[in-house]
Amino acid sequence: MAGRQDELAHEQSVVDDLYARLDELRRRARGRLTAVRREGPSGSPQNRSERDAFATLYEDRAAQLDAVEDRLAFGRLDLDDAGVRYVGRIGLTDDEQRSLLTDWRAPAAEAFYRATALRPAGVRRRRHLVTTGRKVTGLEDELLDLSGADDDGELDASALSGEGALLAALASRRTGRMSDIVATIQAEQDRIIRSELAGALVVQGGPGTGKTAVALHRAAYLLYAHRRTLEKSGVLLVGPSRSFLRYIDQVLPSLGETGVVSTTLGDLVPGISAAAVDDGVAAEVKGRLLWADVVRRAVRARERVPEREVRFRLDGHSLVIRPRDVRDAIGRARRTHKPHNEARVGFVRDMLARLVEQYQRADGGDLTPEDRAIVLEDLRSLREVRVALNLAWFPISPKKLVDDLLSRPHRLAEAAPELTDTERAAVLRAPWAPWTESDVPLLDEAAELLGEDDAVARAEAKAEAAERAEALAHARSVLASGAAAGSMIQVDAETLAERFATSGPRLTTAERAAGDRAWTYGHVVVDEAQELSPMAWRMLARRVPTRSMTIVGDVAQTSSHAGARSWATALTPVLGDGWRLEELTVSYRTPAEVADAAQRVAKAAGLPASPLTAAREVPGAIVDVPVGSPADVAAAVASHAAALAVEFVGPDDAGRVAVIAPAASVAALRAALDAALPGALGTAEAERLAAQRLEDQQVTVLAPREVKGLEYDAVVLVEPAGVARGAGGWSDLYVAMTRPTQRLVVVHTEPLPDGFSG
Ligand SMILES: Nc1ncnc2c1ncn2[C@@H]1O[C@H](COP(=O)(O)OP(=O)(O)OP(=O)(O)O)[C@@H](O)[C@H]1O
Repeated sequence: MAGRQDELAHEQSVVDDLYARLDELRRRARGRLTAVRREGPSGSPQNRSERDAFATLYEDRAAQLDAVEDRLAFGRLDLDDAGVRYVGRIGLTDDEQRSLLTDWRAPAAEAFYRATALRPAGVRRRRHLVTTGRKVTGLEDELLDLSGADDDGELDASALSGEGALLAALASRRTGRMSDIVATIQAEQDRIIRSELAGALVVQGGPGTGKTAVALHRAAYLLYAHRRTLEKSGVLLVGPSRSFLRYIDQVLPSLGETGVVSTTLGDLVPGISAAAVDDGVAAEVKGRLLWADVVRRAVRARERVPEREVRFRLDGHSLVIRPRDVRDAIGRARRTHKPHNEARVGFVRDMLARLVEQYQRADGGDLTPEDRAIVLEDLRSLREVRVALNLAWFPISPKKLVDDLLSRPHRLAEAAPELTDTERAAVLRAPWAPWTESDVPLLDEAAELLGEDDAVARAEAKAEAAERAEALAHARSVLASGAAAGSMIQVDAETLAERFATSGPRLTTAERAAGDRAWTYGHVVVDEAQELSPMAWRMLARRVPTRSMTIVGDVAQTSSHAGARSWATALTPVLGDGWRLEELTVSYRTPAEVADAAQRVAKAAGLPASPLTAAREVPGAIVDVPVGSPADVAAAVASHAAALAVEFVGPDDAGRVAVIAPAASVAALRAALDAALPGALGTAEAERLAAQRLEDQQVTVLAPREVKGLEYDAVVLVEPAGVARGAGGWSDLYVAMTRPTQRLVVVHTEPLPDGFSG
């Protein structure tokens, strides 16, 4: 016992030293930041821009050091050569550059996650440090010598590493926010996290196998291991919904990484925010790859040879826009292979040149260059010419093009002849209806083919000119005041203005990337990737020309009609055979009883479910509540959910309970539960819960589609057969069943689906 106390005391002193070092580094980063800020906004533009750069650097460093407070150090490796290595959230060295703490992502930390008794990788003992705040509260040792062998001398290669720490993490109350798993990453997960950057890595795994956790830790790992490449190009993370992004948004900062752009598909294209979803048929039809052709044809339809000549007069001369000339000019403009709006500039120039020639012939002689310019301008501003050229080559924005395509039956029929009447009817919508998620890949396709709308470009050019004029005025005043003395004295106002204009606010890579539709990232991470349509894959692939991607999902959980049931079918059209598949098979979330029931239901329904073994048993994890009549369901749900709230929900914001029910009954169940909570929890606690924002609710009622990717301590699942009949079918039931970490209470009037009860 004393030995253990001594060990604890020793580790405490090591951990104390590490925190002391962290505090010291924080003090230094703050000190530098204050010093830079104290210098204020004066000085040459060069100095100012340098100072901004340093301020950003120190701010980032201070934020990073603040973020790693919790469980700064969590592991220790005792090596065969008697060396000792501590593993933690970041790397720390002393002033002589001696290593105090090894970053979990460094090669030297790999053995902490991978070493086994079979392959000890030079490690004698692996120790997990359990800490609460800055206090070491427990130690867990694994000896990686043959003591891991059982009576037959066999080694259990599938054993969990740091089992105590892992099980404690899995059983802890949920907070509505995902936390990092850096202290307890398992070997099968670590291999995926550290897999090479190149190519597309697909991680298939059943519910709760840590796909999201692995994807996020992989992003942090790649940013560490390939910082030079990825810092400039950025990493994009695509999640299924805004609430999901909120659920995971603390993980990367806690790993010291803040530079990842995270977005939903609906928000991926700057200037468009699509939260609405299409019904199943419309989503499926809009997701087909043939829209690449459809959108191309819709763009082509805006380049048209007129049927008749257009005659008009200028300065008494009769001039004519001939279909033949238009056809020629269209052909030439197309051969430039520029996007529609950009190629239009060449088309217009070509047509005007032809008209000037006509004018010249009619005028009976050569025009001076000045006269030519005047005639050109007159032609350009003539209404008949403008209308005729616009009809022949219409400048159009992506939004207008797609809106016209989806709201005008004749345009859709013309551009999408391969769709049936029923399919076209399914995607037709009212003009300027809100954008849906499945519209976004069409808009992106259109933006790609249209290029800049020159009206937009003009507005931007105007704004730029104004900015430049302002910068010039400022530069003149700087020169006049003599502030640009010394090294700047040779500089004229123009050059100085250029520097002011370009040194503006220093945007991070992530900020620049997020605002630029055409940005190409160094790596893209996609979660719940099984939901993506072929068009959505096309849109994402465009953003990562190297095809370096991490794609995580479960083809048994697909609820979108446009989504994938097989990775090969979904990915081959965009990635060819340039992707590799890894599988995760241990469910860390659900108790064994729940995982087994979900597996049986999925198999009976014919879903392509991956094998799933649960990491832990929780006795009595499934509670069956059959109810006699539908009229009694709401009362049964309310009383069970209220009892679970009493058991699991704490006033400290820990503990989450969800009722998951067919979409149509959500509102009524919410009302029943609201009425039951004060009786169960007391008025004050019920009021505290009622005041919580929707996304922070500790006790919540949701439809299956809203819980994808999320988890709760306890779930009341209402009418499983009804959930399976809903829009997302059996996949939705599979998802709903696998949300709880502790208890699944099933309230039903209909018989339970096949496989449910073994
Ligand atoms: N190695 C680990 N250590 C501690 N917790 C873990 C570990 N791996 C996974 N978990 C936990 O298991 C739970 C499920 O993980 P995650 O949400 O990443 O699974 P998933 O495969 O994405 O699930 P779903 O298919 O439902 O989206 C989370 O609470 C996660 O923190």
